[in-house]
Amino acid sequence: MASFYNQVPSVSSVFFLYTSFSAITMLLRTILNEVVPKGIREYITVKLVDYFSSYFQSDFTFVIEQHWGEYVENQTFLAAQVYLPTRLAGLTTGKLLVGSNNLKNPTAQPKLGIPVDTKIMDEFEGIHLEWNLHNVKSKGRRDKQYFHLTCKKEFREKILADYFAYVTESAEKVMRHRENLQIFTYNKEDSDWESTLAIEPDLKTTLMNDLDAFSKGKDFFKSVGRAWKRVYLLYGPPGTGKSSMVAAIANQMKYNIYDLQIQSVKEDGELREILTSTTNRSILLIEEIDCGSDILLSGLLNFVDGLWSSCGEEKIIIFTTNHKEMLDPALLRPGRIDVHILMVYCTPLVFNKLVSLYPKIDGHILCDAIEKLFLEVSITPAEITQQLMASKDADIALKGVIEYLETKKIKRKKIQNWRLMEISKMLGSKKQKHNWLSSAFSYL
Ligand SMILES: Nc1ncnc2c1ncn2[C@@H]1O[C@H](COP(=O)(O)OP(=O)(O)OP(=O)(O)O)[C@@H](O)[C@H]1O
Repeated sequence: MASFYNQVPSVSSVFFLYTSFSAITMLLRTILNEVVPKGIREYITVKLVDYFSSYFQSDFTFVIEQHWGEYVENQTFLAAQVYLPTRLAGLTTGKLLVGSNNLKNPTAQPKLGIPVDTKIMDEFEGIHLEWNLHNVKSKGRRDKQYFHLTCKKEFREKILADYFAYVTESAEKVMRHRENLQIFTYNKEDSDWESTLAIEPDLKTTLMNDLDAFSKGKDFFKSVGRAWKRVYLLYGPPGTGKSSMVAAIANQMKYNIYDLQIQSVKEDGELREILTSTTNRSILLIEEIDCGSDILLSGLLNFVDGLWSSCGEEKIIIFTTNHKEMLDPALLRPGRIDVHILMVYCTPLVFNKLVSLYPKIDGHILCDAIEKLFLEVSITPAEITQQLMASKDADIALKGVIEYLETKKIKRKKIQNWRLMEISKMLGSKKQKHNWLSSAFSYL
């Protein structure tokens, strides 16, 4: 018993030990502060804190701030903003931001956004993930936002390597979809195409009858076992009114227009996805069809021929081109396009209609002179419209048209002369010309 008490240190020796330890610690801290630079000290501290906290924690959190550095937008943040509203099933708070900045088309699908402090659960290859959007108030400046993405620590590498790329790709897909397919709603106020479009009366009657028969043709299409669709090709030089014609058809039929930018569609699967999202009683407009890639064209044609019939009714497709001669023959194959419409340069009848639309007059003394000039110079309705809209005064506007046509005539004459000179230069001297002509004839 006595030996046990002998082994227990006395209070004074414990106190001595404590004060010595404290003194050594303080000495070491002072030496450390004096000898080791501040930057290195902070680095060591952060590493130690990181090490111990990660040792005890099982979760890992990625912080995705709105900006990368001071001003550069963080693309990962933007991708998450677009991607997360597509994960509606993972929304835990039952709230979503909805909005639109599309003044031209108020009935278009609104864009979706994630409200602040909303938790969204996601899953990637069996890994559970949790997203959270946070907001930091900033005095005098716009608030800063950042996402927290949390996963189990052991999946950190996998998320870094694959998940972020997946989020970015998914967001790009959504964005491409938004940009490739613009939707225009028909204008209820302006449903009369008389007030906007000038075309030859015969063409107008034929087209109106065709559209009328189509809209009443549900039973007919069913009885012959064909999809209730009509395909038009509008072709002709730029400015002859192809787009204006599409708008007029949409107004007449009360259909929405899906304007597909086929040049920016990257692959067949994406094209199908876009095409199947169009609604009934709509026009699918594909402008400059000669500029799309062959692969997409064949995807489009397959869709028009087959899938179209199983995904909706009463649809019109309109292709436009300035160069019909450059179209893929597959598109022109019989049975693919129902109606081919050539949009031509201004004719006297179209001109009279334009005059009644813009200066809003019924005939004018200058009209005869203008119509005669049409025999010598080709001019598009777009060019005429531009001149007519230059003044509200009919005299001034029509004189402007004459001047424009005269200038065009002179330019055309100059070009013709220049071409003739080039040809005669090519033919060379009289003797050479003789040789050239005789060899050409002997070849024939
Ligand atoms: N037939 C027309 N009737 C009334 N306005 C027309 C007509 N054709 C052209 N215009 C006027 O010219 C403008 C341009 O015409 P539009 O875009 O319809 O021609 P386009 O043939 O589609 O040209 P592009 O091939 O360059 O797309 C129209 O906004 C309209 O103001």
